[in-house]
Amino acid sequence: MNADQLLDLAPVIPVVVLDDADTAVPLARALVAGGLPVIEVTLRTPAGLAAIERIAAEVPDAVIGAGTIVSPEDAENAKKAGSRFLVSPGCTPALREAMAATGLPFLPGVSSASEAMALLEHGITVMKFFPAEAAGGLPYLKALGGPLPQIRFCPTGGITIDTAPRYLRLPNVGCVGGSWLTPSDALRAGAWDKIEALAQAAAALRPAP
Ligand SMILES: O=C(O)C(=O)C[C@H](O)[C@H](O)COP(=O)(O)O
Repeated sequence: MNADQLLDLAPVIPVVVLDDADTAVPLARALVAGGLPVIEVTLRTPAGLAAIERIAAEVPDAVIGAGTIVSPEDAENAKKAGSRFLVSPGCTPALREAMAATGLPFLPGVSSASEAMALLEHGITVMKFFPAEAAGGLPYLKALGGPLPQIRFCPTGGITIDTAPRYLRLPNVGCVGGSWLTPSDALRAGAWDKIEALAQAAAALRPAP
């Protein structure tokens, strides 16, 4: 699987922040059951790596990846834990090289034309647009598509079930990311049925190819 194909697996990538690795497996099962197999667990919390390991081992239908990759060590640790893709909020030359060295598909974060062009110089054409809403949202992405139509984005940051469809209609958007699928109160309460329903609504935004 390459990064382009990753964007085509589902219309929405749930971005998950987990405080307790014990919730990882039931959560991933709920998302997969709802129709969202691609899951990004962030490394923002100490439980992140263990959560990725558990999902990789116990939920074979999930395509598990790691988010908040901000250092070369994060990229290596995420691969060792079983991640099948990597996502970073921004990118530097060192981080780009480290993510590429894992051999995994990765979505480096950008929020400007210059950042996107710096990655293009290295043959990277699939990126995360972050923080999507704060960095200019839909009009900004639409404008980037004029001079840089060869780039496909996964916009993430401030996107909701209501705004996602407009992003998904842009020709340079493959899928969107968001944390709205996994509200922290539902996670704490173990409300997997609620999370499955949120996933189902998101999966229906665009039929799987
Ligand atoms: O942790 C990371 O690596 C990030 O890049 C940030 C996340 O992608 C966004 O925080 C998700 O955005 P929301 O849907 O607005 O919550």
